[in-house]
Amino acid sequence: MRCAEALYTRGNKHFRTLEPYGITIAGSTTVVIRDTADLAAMWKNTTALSYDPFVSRMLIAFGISKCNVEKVFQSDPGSLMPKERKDCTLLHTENPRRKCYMHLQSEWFKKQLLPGDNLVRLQNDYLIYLRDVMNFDKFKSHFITYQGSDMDSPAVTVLLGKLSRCILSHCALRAFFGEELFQIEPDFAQVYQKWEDDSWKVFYNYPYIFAKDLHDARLRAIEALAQYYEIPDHQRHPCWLFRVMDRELEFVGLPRTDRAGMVMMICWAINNNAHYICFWMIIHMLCTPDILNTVRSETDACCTPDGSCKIEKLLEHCPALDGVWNEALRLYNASTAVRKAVTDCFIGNKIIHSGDQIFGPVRNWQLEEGFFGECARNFRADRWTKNKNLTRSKGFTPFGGGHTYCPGRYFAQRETYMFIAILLRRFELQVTDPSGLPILHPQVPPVEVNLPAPAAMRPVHDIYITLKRRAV
Ligand code: HEM
Repeated sequence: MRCAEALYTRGNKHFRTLEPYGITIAGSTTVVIRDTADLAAMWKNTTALSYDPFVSRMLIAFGISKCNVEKVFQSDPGSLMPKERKDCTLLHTENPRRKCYMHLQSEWFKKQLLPGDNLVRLQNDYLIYLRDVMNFDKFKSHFITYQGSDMDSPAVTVLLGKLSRCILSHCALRAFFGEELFQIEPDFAQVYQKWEDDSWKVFYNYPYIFAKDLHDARLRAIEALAQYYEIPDHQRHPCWLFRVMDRELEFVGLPRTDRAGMVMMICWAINNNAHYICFWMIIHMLCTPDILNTVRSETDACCTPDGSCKIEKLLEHCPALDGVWNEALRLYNASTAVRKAVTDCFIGNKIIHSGDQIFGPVRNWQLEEGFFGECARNFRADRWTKNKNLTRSKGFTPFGGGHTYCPGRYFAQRETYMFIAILLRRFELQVTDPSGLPILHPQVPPVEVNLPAPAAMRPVHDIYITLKRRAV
């Protein structure tokens, strides 16, 4: 069962039409969707098909007690509070439809992450941290494997995946929380990453004895977050969302570690995917110099003499970069749209019974020639420049859809583009061995299909690259 990809491939071969099919394991049925029209129907039916049971399971995996999970799904939570508290909480003052905490939180995601002032603040903060950290003297020793000794032409050899992950999380976590989180737990990013490495176990509810590292890292990260929220308000600098979440969860009645667990779950969404997508984008460029050169000339034109870059220009004037981004999102994404039937309903002609789970694995359509043209399983960034309408294809759903459509997609694109622009501007990159010896015909590593991925997929192994300061 761990290799869902193999299961879907077998199912797809066995059932030759695009009708949904069911798999029954230990008495519970999972219906697998293959047709994008059925996917759209699933997203649309928000009354019979619910996302909440999946979220509840995740919350329990983050250590939130069952009774507190019930509290965050309690509708109209403001009505249970005394008047003096009611008047201070968004759960009452800005909740005309009397939603439960969790559903209101989804609206706050959008307020923080969709284009607007809150997103601009976040991306500008991210860029400040990025400009500072993209220097040899700021690179952390744990991802450097070799340091050249030539003072005139300094060089470092690093693991590409580790570099992308460390830089992105360094900047994103600081943009979302401010520096204060790292004063409490200087290794917060590494502790989180240790948890993330094993986070696929979360889907199977591994108990402590079988996933000690996972649970220990979770408890340590949550304790750091709980301590962070104990710093007086004016001395810490969370983004708008994280300030509101902690305050409103306190109104709902959640204790400090459960509030911190809820925030950690969002840290997962923030961090887990973009660094893998950066890895795939960069390694494909390094293995195809033509693409690298085209992208670099686009991104260089968006960089400024003071070592920064213009975000809006990157988003609007870099078609080759867009192609690499879209192609990586398409090929290296194993996200699954999930819902659970709370009443009987239909998808197409198929009856879905209350209690059934519905799974829509995006690789069922993102690798289809019918949507993406020939060689749909191969990386061809130019398919996006040749067909400008491809991003609107029904088969392209890397960020999900419906009411759970990823609100972080704008931030993800911005952080990736800024990272790649500054990396290419400041450094010459080459695939090498661990001691910096060039590899003449580097190959893109295979993608890991044997571990479940919440969205972006990891490579089977990392790649060494050597960075030299670029003369510009
Ligand atoms: C390349 C990077 C990313 C990919 C591929 C990705 C993909 C996804 C997918 C597939 C979903 C589930 C949608 C569904 O079930 O319908 C999702 C949800 C979500 N994502 Fe992302 N995501 C990325 C980056 C981010 C970032 C950077 C953030 C935050 C800054 C973020 C925040 C969220 C949140 C909060 C949700 C839950 C939405 C809800 O339940 O209302 N994501 N993402």
